[in-house]
Amino acid sequence: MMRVQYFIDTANLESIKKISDIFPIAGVTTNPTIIAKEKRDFKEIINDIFDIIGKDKIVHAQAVGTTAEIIVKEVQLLRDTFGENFYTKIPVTPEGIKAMKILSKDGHKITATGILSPQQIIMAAEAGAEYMAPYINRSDNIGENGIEIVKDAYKILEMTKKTDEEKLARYKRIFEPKILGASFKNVRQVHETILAGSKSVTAAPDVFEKLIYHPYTDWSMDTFNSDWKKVYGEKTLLDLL
Ligand SMILES: O=C[C@H](O)COP(=O)(O)O
Repeated sequence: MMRVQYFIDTANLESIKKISDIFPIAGVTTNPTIIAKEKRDFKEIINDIFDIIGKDKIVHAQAVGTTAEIIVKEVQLLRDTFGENFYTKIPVTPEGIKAMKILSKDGHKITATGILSPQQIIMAAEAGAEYMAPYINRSDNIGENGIEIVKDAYKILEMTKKTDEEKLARYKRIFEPKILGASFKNVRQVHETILAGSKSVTAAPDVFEKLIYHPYTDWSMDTFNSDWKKVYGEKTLLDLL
């Protein structure tokens, strides 16, 4: 059964510790800006993230080459360095799509990034990307509609589903292509993106922590706690059962 995968969009170790301790995360996503903010060795950052979240979780980081030739070499090196649960983000530029097409024939794990249109999602999926990351807020910011990108692309992905045999023949492995909603500034964008068909989302720590926030939840728990204390003091059920 498919579940919603929540990723944290940061390379800040304190934030990753805090959020992964509480929430059922699928992993961490980064981009070159996020990595550069840490001003530390790239390999150490990725290893530190895996140490915190566990090697069974996923980490995404971006290739920085601008030609297919360099991107292909970066991805091969990244897989050798970080193993099976590392996904390389590759931009949906012509050189990026070319690199995806070459790499997916060899079973590489790819996340297409920099997406601002439905066709970029479909093309990346055909080229063998497993995750496709549309930038919802960046789209909304220029008067377009990030959620519509997800809706349209999801519909086409559903229409063009491949059998396991076709996937094995084309990509050397079986996986479900997933829209990875990214670039969020508020909870509504995250929610609508999932509703539109995105089976995975990545949110920066500030938005991530707000996903379950509601003032009436806090108010309700405060009321329960104070009513309980009036009768039972500091006792918990551990003292009463
Ligand atoms: O890698 C993509 C990021 O999720 C973009 O997010 P941002 O628009 O908040 O920088």
